Amino acid sequence: MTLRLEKVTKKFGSFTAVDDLSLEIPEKQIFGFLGANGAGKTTTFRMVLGLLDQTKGEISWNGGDVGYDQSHLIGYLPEERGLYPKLKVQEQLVYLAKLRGMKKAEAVQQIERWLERFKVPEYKNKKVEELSKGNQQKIQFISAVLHKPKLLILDEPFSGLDPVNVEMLKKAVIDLKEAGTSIVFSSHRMEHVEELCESLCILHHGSPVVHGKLNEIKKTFGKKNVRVMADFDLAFLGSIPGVRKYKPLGDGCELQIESEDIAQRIFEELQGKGFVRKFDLEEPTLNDIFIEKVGASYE
Ligand SMILES: Nc1ncnc2c1ncn2[C@@H]1O[C@H](COP(=O)(O)OP(=O)(O)OP(=O)(O)O)[C@@H](O)[C@H]1O
Repeated sequence: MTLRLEKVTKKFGSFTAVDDLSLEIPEKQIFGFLGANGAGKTTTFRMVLGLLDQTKGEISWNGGDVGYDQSHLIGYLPEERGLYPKLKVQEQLVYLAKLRGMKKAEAVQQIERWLERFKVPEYKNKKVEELSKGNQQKIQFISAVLHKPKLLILDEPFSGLDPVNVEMLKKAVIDLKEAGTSIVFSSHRMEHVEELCESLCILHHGSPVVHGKLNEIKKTFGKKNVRVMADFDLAFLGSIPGVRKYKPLGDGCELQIESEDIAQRIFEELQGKGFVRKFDLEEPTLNDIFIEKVGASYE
Protein backbone atom coordinates (compact mmCIF):
# COMPACT_ATOMS: atom_id res chain seq x y z
CA MET A 1 0.00 0.00 0.00
CA THR A 2 2.52 2.56 -1.13
CA LEU A 3 1.38 6.15 -1.47
CA ARG A 4 2.65 7.61 -4.71
CA LEU A 5 2.69 11.14 -6.00
CA GLU A 6 3.78 11.65 -9.56
CA LYS A 7 4.60 15.12 -10.85
CA VAL A 8 1.95 16.72 -8.69
CA THR A 9 1.43 20.46 -9.04
CA LYS A 10 -1.03 22.70 -7.26
CA LYS A 11 -1.65 26.24 -8.32
CA PHE A 12 -3.80 28.80 -6.55
CA GLY A 13 -4.43 31.27 -9.34
CA SER A 14 -0.98 32.13 -10.68
CA PHE A 15 0.76 31.05 -7.46
CA THR A 16 2.35 27.60 -7.45
CA ALA A 17 2.09 26.06 -3.97
CA VAL A 18 3.30 22.57 -4.94
CA ASP A 19 5.55 22.21 -7.94
CA ASP A 20 6.05 18.98 -9.87
CA LEU A 21 6.31 16.87 -6.71
CA SER A 22 7.09 13.18 -7.10
CA LEU A 23 7.24 11.10 -3.94
CA GLU A 24 6.96 7.54 -2.88
CA ILE A 25 5.91 6.97 0.68
CA PRO A 26 6.76 3.42 1.73
CA GLU A 27 4.27 1.36 3.65
CA LYS A 28 4.62 0.46 7.32
CA GLN A 29 7.18 3.18 7.87
CA ILE A 30 7.22 6.68 9.31
CA PHE A 31 7.86 9.29 6.65
CA GLY A 32 8.85 12.84 7.60
CA PHE A 33 7.62 15.78 5.60
CA LEU A 34 9.65 18.89 6.26
CA GLY A 35 9.66 22.40 4.94
CA ALA A 36 9.58 26.01 6.06
CA ASN A 37 6.29 27.78 6.63
CA GLY A 38 4.41 27.94 3.36
CA ALA A 39 6.52 25.24 1.67
CA GLY A 40 3.42 23.30 0.62
CA LYS A 41 3.11 20.49 3.18
CA THR A 42 -0.51 20.98 4.20
CA THR A 43 -1.52 21.56 0.58
CA THR A 44 0.09 18.22 -0.32
CA PHE A 45 -1.76 16.44 2.50
CA ARG A 46 -5.05 17.96 1.39
CA MET A 47 -4.48 16.73 -2.16
CA VAL A 48 -3.62 13.23 -0.91
CA LEU A 49 -6.86 13.19 1.08
CA GLY A 50 -8.89 14.39 -1.88
CA LEU A 51 -9.84 17.61 -0.07
CA LEU A 52 -8.17 19.62 -2.84
CA ASP A 53 -7.78 18.75 -6.49
CA GLN A 54 -4.29 18.89 -7.86
CA THR A 55 -3.74 21.08 -10.91
CA LYS A 56 -1.53 18.42 -12.53
CA GLY A 57 -0.13 14.99 -11.75
CA GLU A 58 -1.28 11.71 -10.24
CA ILE A 59 -1.79 10.59 -6.67
CA SER A 60 -2.36 6.94 -5.97
CA TRP A 61 -2.55 4.71 -2.96
CA ASN A 62 -2.75 1.00 -3.12
CA GLY A 63 -2.77 1.40 -6.90
CA GLY A 64 -5.95 3.52 -7.01
CA ASP A 65 -7.34 6.93 -6.16
CA VAL A 66 -7.65 8.03 -2.56
CA GLY A 67 -11.41 8.51 -2.48
CA TYR A 68 -14.08 8.91 0.18
CA ASP A 69 -14.75 5.17 -0.02
CA GLN A 70 -11.31 4.69 1.54
CA SER A 71 -11.75 7.14 4.40
CA HIS A 72 -12.14 4.25 6.87
CA LEU A 73 -8.57 3.22 5.96
CA ILE A 74 -7.10 6.68 6.47
CA GLY A 75 -6.55 8.74 9.60
CA TYR A 76 -5.88 12.46 9.49
CA LEU A 77 -4.82 14.95 12.13
CA PRO A 78 -5.31 18.32 10.44
CA GLU A 79 -3.15 21.32 11.16
CA GLU A 80 -6.17 23.39 12.07
CA ARG A 81 -7.31 21.47 15.11
CA GLY A 82 -11.03 21.36 15.63
CA LEU A 83 -13.38 19.35 17.77
CA TYR A 84 -16.94 20.15 18.77
CA PRO A 85 -16.42 22.20 21.96
CA LYS A 86 -19.83 21.49 23.50
CA LEU A 87 -19.75 17.72 23.03
CA LYS A 88 -18.33 15.36 25.63
CA VAL A 89 -15.09 13.61 24.74
CA GLN A 90 -16.55 10.11 24.46
CA GLU A 91 -19.72 11.23 22.61
CA GLN A 92 -17.59 13.03 20.11
CA LEU A 93 -15.09 10.23 19.57
CA VAL A 94 -17.89 7.68 19.16
CA TYR A 95 -19.57 9.95 16.61
CA LEU A 96 -16.37 10.35 14.58
CA ALA A 97 -15.59 6.62 14.80
CA LYS A 98 -19.08 5.74 13.54
CA LEU A 99 -18.56 7.99 10.54
CA ARG A 100 -15.62 5.76 9.72
CA GLY A 101 -17.67 2.62 9.97
CA MET A 102 -16.93 1.51 13.54
CA LYS A 103 -19.53 -0.10 15.75
CA LYS A 104 -20.32 1.84 18.94
CA ALA A 105 -19.29 -0.94 21.34
CA GLU A 106 -15.88 -1.34 19.76
CA ALA A 107 -15.40 2.43 19.60
CA VAL A 108 -16.17 2.76 23.31
CA GLN A 109 -13.68 0.02 24.14
CA GLN A 110 -10.95 1.59 22.03
CA ILE A 111 -11.66 5.06 23.43
CA GLU A 112 -11.18 3.77 26.97
CA ARG A 113 -7.92 2.13 25.98
CA TRP A 114 -6.57 5.31 24.38
CA LEU A 115 -7.73 7.62 27.18
CA GLU A 116 -5.99 5.34 29.68
CA ARG A 117 -2.89 5.25 27.54
CA PHE A 118 -2.78 9.05 27.30
CA LYS A 119 -3.39 9.28 31.05
CA VAL A 120 -6.67 11.20 30.72
CA PRO A 121 -9.38 8.60 31.51
CA GLU A 122 -11.20 11.14 33.67
CA TYR A 123 -11.95 13.31 30.61
CA LYS A 124 -14.32 10.79 29.09
CA ASN A 125 -17.42 12.67 30.16
CA LYS A 126 -16.00 16.19 30.06
CA LYS A 127 -16.90 18.68 27.38
CA VAL A 128 -14.06 19.31 24.98
CA GLU A 129 -14.08 23.03 25.80
CA GLU A 130 -13.15 22.18 29.40
CA LEU A 131 -9.86 20.58 28.29
CA SER A 132 -6.54 22.35 27.83
CA LYS A 133 -5.28 22.85 24.26
CA GLY A 134 -2.72 20.05 24.60
CA ASN A 135 -5.28 17.62 25.95
CA GLN A 136 -7.70 18.52 23.16
CA GLN A 137 -4.90 17.67 20.76
CA LYS A 138 -4.53 14.25 22.34
CA ILE A 139 -8.28 13.69 21.89
CA GLN A 140 -7.99 14.73 18.25
CA PHE A 141 -5.08 12.35 17.77
CA ILE A 142 -7.27 9.58 19.23
CA SER A 143 -10.00 10.46 16.71
CA ALA A 144 -7.44 10.05 13.90
CA VAL A 145 -6.32 6.57 14.99
CA LEU A 146 -9.37 5.03 16.67
CA HIS A 147 -10.53 3.21 13.54
CA LYS A 148 -7.07 1.65 13.05
CA PRO A 149 -6.24 3.30 9.74
CA LYS A 150 -3.70 1.79 7.38
CA LEU A 151 -2.45 5.23 6.39
CA LEU A 152 -2.07 7.94 9.01
CA ILE A 153 -1.40 11.56 8.05
CA LEU A 154 -0.37 13.83 10.88
CA ASP A 155 0.04 17.55 10.26
CA GLU A 156 2.42 18.84 12.93
CA PRO A 157 1.27 16.38 15.58
CA PHE A 158 3.71 17.54 18.25
CA SER A 159 3.23 21.29 18.04
CA GLY A 160 1.90 22.87 21.20
CA LEU A 161 2.53 19.82 23.41
CA ASP A 162 4.69 19.77 26.53
CA PRO A 163 7.72 17.43 26.54
CA VAL A 164 5.93 14.67 28.46
CA ASN A 165 3.03 14.66 26.01
CA VAL A 166 5.42 14.80 23.04
CA GLU A 167 7.07 11.61 24.33
CA MET A 168 3.70 9.98 24.89
CA LEU A 169 2.58 10.77 21.36
CA LYS A 170 5.90 9.69 19.84
CA LYS A 171 5.61 6.34 21.56
CA ALA A 172 2.07 5.97 20.22
CA VAL A 173 3.27 6.79 16.69
CA ILE A 174 6.08 4.22 16.95
CA ASP A 175 3.67 1.56 18.24
CA LEU A 176 1.26 2.26 15.38
CA LYS A 177 4.10 1.81 12.91
CA GLU A 178 5.08 -1.47 14.58
CA ALA A 179 1.48 -2.57 14.18
CA GLY A 180 1.78 -1.99 10.41
CA THR A 181 0.43 1.55 9.92
CA SER A 182 2.04 3.73 7.26
CA ILE A 183 2.57 7.15 8.78
CA VAL A 184 3.39 10.52 7.24
CA PHE A 185 3.92 13.48 9.46
CA SER A 186 4.97 17.06 8.96
CA SER A 187 7.06 18.90 11.47
CA HIS A 188 9.24 21.90 11.99
CA ARG A 189 11.25 20.03 14.58
CA MET A 190 14.18 18.28 12.94
CA GLU A 191 14.98 16.19 15.99
CA HIS A 192 11.53 14.59 15.91
CA VAL A 193 11.98 13.61 12.29
CA GLU A 194 15.51 12.41 12.93
CA GLU A 195 14.32 10.24 15.77
CA LEU A 196 11.23 8.74 14.17
CA CYS A 197 11.63 8.56 10.40
CA GLU A 198 13.35 6.13 8.09
CA SER A 199 12.63 8.32 5.07
CA LEU A 200 11.84 11.94 4.53
CA CYS A 201 11.34 14.76 2.12
CA ILE A 202 12.27 18.40 2.53
CA LEU A 203 10.04 20.70 0.51
CA HIS A 204 11.18 24.13 -0.54
CA HIS A 205 8.76 26.43 -2.36
CA GLY A 206 6.68 23.39 -3.25
CA SER A 207 9.54 21.28 -4.66
CA PRO A 208 11.51 18.51 -2.97
CA VAL A 209 15.13 19.51 -2.32
CA VAL A 210 15.97 16.38 -0.33
CA HIS A 211 14.16 13.07 -0.59
CA GLY A 212 15.09 9.56 0.45
CA LYS A 213 16.25 7.45 3.35
CA LEU A 214 17.63 9.39 6.30
CA ASN A 215 20.85 7.35 6.59
CA GLU A 216 21.55 7.59 2.85
CA ILE A 217 20.87 11.33 2.82
CA LYS A 218 23.35 11.78 5.66
CA LYS A 219 25.95 9.65 3.89
CA THR A 220 25.63 11.61 0.66
CA PHE A 221 25.89 14.83 2.55
CA GLY A 222 29.22 13.79 4.11
CA LYS A 223 30.65 14.54 7.49
CA LYS A 224 30.91 18.27 7.74
CA ASN A 225 30.97 18.97 11.46
CA VAL A 226 34.19 18.99 13.42
CA ARG A 227 34.28 19.33 17.18
CA VAL A 228 37.55 20.14 18.90
CA MET A 229 38.34 20.39 22.60
CA ALA A 230 41.76 21.72 23.51
CA ASP A 231 43.65 23.62 26.19
CA PHE A 232 44.62 26.48 23.87
CA ASP A 233 42.88 29.16 21.83
CA LEU A 234 41.26 27.61 18.72
CA ALA A 235 40.05 30.79 17.01
CA PHE A 236 42.74 30.45 14.30
CA LEU A 237 40.86 27.42 12.94
CA GLY A 238 38.16 29.77 11.69
CA SER A 239 40.50 31.18 9.03
CA ILE A 240 41.56 27.85 7.50
CA PRO A 241 40.32 27.69 3.89
CA GLY A 242 37.32 25.36 3.66
CA VAL A 243 36.07 26.18 7.15
CA ARG A 244 32.66 27.69 6.70
CA LYS A 245 31.71 28.43 10.24
CA TYR A 246 33.57 28.69 13.51
CA LYS A 247 31.56 28.50 16.69
CA PRO A 248 33.38 28.82 20.02
CA LEU A 249 32.11 26.57 22.80
CA GLY A 250 32.90 26.74 26.51
CA ASP A 251 35.51 23.99 26.26
CA GLY A 252 36.49 24.11 22.58
CA CYS A 253 34.81 24.83 19.27
CA GLU A 254 32.54 23.49 16.59
CA LEU A 255 33.44 23.93 12.93
CA GLN A 256 31.46 23.47 9.80
CA ILE A 257 33.62 22.44 6.87
CA GLU A 258 33.02 22.31 3.14
CA SER A 259 34.06 18.69 2.68
CA GLU A 260 35.46 15.81 4.70
CA ASP A 261 39.05 16.31 3.52
CA ILE A 262 39.24 19.70 5.25
CA ALA A 263 39.16 17.77 8.54
CA GLN A 264 42.62 16.36 7.83
CA ARG A 265 43.96 19.87 7.32
CA ILE A 266 42.46 21.00 10.62
CA PHE A 267 43.96 17.99 12.36
CA GLU A 268 47.40 18.85 10.99
CA GLU A 269 47.09 22.51 12.01
CA LEU A 270 46.41 21.43 15.58
CA GLN A 271 49.66 19.47 15.87
CA GLY A 272 52.29 20.97 18.13
CA LYS A 273 50.01 23.72 19.43
CA GLY A 274 49.18 22.10 22.76
CA PHE A 275 47.06 19.40 24.30
CA VAL A 276 44.04 18.36 22.18
CA ARG A 277 41.50 16.55 24.34
CA LYS A 278 39.00 15.71 21.65
CA PHE A 279 38.76 15.73 17.86
CA ASP A 280 35.53 14.47 16.31
CA LEU A 281 34.33 14.40 12.75
CA GLU A 282 30.59 14.10 13.00
CA GLU A 283 27.68 13.30 10.72
CA PRO A 284 25.51 16.29 9.87
CA THR A 285 22.30 16.66 11.79
CA LEU A 286 19.10 16.98 9.82
CA ASN A 287 19.07 20.59 10.95
CA ASP A 288 22.45 21.15 9.21
CA ILE A 289 21.09 19.55 6.04
CA PHE A 290 17.92 21.60 6.20
CA ILE A 291 19.83 24.85 6.65
CA GLU A 292 22.14 24.05 3.77
CA LYS A 293 19.33 23.07 1.44
CA VAL A 294 16.67 25.56 2.42
CA GLY A 295 18.98 28.32 3.57
CA ALA A 296 16.95 29.31 6.60
CA SER A 297 17.23 28.37 10.19
CA TYR A 298 14.20 27.89 12.27
CA GLU A 299 13.17 26.18 15.45
N1 LIG B 1 -6.59 28.01 -0.50
C1 LIG B 1 -5.50 28.69 -0.79
N2 LIG B 1 -5.52 29.75 -1.61
C2 LIG B 1 -4.41 30.45 -1.93
N3 LIG B 1 -3.17 30.14 -1.46
C3 LIG B 1 -3.07 29.10 -0.64
C4 LIG B 1 -4.22 28.31 -0.26
N4 LIG B 1 -3.79 27.31 0.55
C5 LIG B 1 -2.46 27.49 0.69
N5 LIG B 1 -2.02 28.54 -0.03
C6 LIG B 1 -0.62 28.99 -0.14
O1 LIG B 1 0.17 27.89 -0.56
C7 LIG B 1 1.44 27.91 0.11
C8 LIG B 1 1.65 26.60 0.81
O2 LIG B 1 0.81 26.53 1.96
P1 LIG B 1 0.79 25.28 2.92
O3 LIG B 1 -0.27 25.56 3.96
O4 LIG B 1 0.67 24.05 2.13
O5 LIG B 1 2.23 25.36 3.57
P2 LIG B 1 2.86 24.52 4.75
O6 LIG B 1 4.14 23.96 4.26
O7 LIG B 1 1.86 23.57 5.31
O8 LIG B 1 3.17 25.67 5.80
P3 LIG B 1 3.13 25.70 7.41
O9 LIG B 1 4.37 25.03 7.87
O10 LIG B 1 3.15 27.18 7.71
O11 LIG B 1 1.88 25.04 7.87
C9 LIG B 1 1.41 29.12 1.04
O12 LIG B 1 2.09 30.19 0.41
C10 LIG B 1 -0.07 29.42 1.19
O13 LIG B 1 -0.28 30.80 1.42
